[in-house]
Amino acid sequence: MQPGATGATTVPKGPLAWGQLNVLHTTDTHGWLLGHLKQSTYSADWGDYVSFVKHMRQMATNMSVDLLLIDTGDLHDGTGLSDSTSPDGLLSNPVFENVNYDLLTIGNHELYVTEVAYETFNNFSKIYGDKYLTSNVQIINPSTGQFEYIGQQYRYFTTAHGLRIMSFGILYDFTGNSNVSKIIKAADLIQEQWFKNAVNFDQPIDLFVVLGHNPARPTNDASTFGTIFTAIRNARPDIPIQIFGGHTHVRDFAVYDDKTTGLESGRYCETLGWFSMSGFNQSTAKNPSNYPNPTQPAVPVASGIVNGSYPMSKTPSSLRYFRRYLDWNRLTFAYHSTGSQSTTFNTRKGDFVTDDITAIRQQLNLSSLYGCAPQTWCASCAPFQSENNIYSLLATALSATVINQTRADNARIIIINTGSVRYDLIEGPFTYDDSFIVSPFDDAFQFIPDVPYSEASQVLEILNAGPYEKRDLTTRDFAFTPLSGIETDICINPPVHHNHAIRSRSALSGSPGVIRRQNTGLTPGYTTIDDFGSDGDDTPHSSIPYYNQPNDLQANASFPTDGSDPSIVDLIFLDFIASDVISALSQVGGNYTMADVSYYLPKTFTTNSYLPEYAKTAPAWQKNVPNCPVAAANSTIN
Ligand SMILES: O=c1ccn([C@@H]2O[C@H](COP(=O)(O)O)[C@@H](O)[C@H]2O)c(=O)[nH]1
Repeated sequence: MQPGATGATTVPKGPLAWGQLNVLHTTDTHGWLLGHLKQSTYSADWGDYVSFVKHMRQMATNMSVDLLLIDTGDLHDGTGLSDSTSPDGLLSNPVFENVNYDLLTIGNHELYVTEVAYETFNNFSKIYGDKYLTSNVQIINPSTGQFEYIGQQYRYFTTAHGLRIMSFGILYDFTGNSNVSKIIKAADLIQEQWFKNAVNFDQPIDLFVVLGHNPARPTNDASTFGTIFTAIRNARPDIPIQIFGGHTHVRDFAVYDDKTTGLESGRYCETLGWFSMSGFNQSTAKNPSNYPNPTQPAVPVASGIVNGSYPMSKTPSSLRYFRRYLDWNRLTFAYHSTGSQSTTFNTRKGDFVTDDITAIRQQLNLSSLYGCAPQTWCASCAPFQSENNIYSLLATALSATVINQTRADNARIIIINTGSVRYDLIEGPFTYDDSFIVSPFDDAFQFIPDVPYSEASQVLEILNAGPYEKRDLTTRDFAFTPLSGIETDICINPPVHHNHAIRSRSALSGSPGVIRRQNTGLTPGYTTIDDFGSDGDDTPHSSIPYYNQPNDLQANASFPTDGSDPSIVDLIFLDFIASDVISALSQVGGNYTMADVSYYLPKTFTTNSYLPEYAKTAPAWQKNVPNCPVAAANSTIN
């Protein structure tokens, strides 16, 4: 755990079931290798995970069963550890690489920026070699000018205990990549001869493992797992297929047929997925004694998810499954391995990784303080632009800081995509690191000058009504109707309770949408419902309110003081959404092209800049700096 973090106090509900095949699954870590310094539930760091992995591997060996480690991508865009370097991941990827994964695959966040894509190709993919699977992702090799796979197309291997596995790594049909890479659509991939050959491999296959930065639930609009599953199932009617997904940042487990399930293990080092299965005939692996075994069959008809639209395996299944979503903290890790967090838990390598993260954080000056946030603002636990919703704060901050002094008196509209905001802002020290945690991207502010207000004022509504950009955390984007009919909780737990925080929260309690403890004795956190029911969360929690947020947020500034409308405005927007804004304008008669667009502020002023700028000047953020709680307040950025 990193200095300043606080350990969790709620123990898991019971032991994990081990099977013949067991998997630890991470996804969408987005740079959170330091753990969540302000949230005890997720306070383990990557060093703690390294120690945990060592113990779990030893337990698997002792039981003569297989344990695989799988990651499904998106290593950047979430914290200062990954995003304050150039390129992203320069120092955080080597930290990640301390875990010897068996299978990994690429995420869309490895492909937005050319330099990051090449860092992944030149370094990360080489570290993991034949375990890094990018079955449908290629990049131009600068030395040949030709496209080649970033990793391997497939991996066929035999586990320590005799399971013969054919594996693929498949990114969803992502289109926002920079022009050096190419994503082969799933529908095209399944027609490629190499893929057909691999599916019909001439060696025995006990299990297909299909991992992907790709929603595990096949009914999600973005998921291409249904296409891949159908292709494999049609060719191999009886071989089990196991899917590991990501991208939508949810805990989820979907049943495809009686020999196929898909696990998705959340995001941001909040969740560690555990999966086990038994019932393979061929494997020499035992069913572990002294541990509960997986007992649940995959029953697709009952789930209502597949609805007969996918092929089914032909013979009855003897397979049994188990899944759990573990909270990312040392108490959880120790509970499931050594039984104690005392000296037996930390391994030498784990300690080394923890110290390495601390050193990198110091080197990058991540705990430098901008201001003291007077309250917590959350991204989805409160209605849009309500008192405790982060977009209320951001609208104020945008108006106050996005100012080109030569045009300061011109009325302006500033539009950002809410997807540029990645996490809640927690009361207390607001550091350089926190600025990346809230908004890590290098997207900068462009504008079109002197747009008639009659046109500019309609852009927000058009953007929010249309399918322009995907926000990252709405059930609409997941195209997923929770089985209960109630939206599953995908919010975070409240921050660590320092005395200061407790005082402030009790003052807020009773306000609508504010995170507050329910009278259940449970701490707030994930309450997941998936195809196996509601027993997947390893530590039971009370749920946190969840509110959908629109695609985009608008702030206004320098409008006429008499309340009248301006006749023209500077229309300012992030370069990430420039083409969307232009096409929205065209719908209301605004005839603009990219030639009309220029940078409103220097390109170095990004989504990552405006909140720090605000924090450094807002009186409410500066007045408490001397007494701002938590040890992080050790220096000040000017
Ligand atoms: O430069 C960027 C890149 C991405 N975004 C936002 O992030 C989501 C994608 O994030 P996932 O974790 O893959 O869901 C994208 O839709 C944008 O909303 C951005 O703002 N700027």
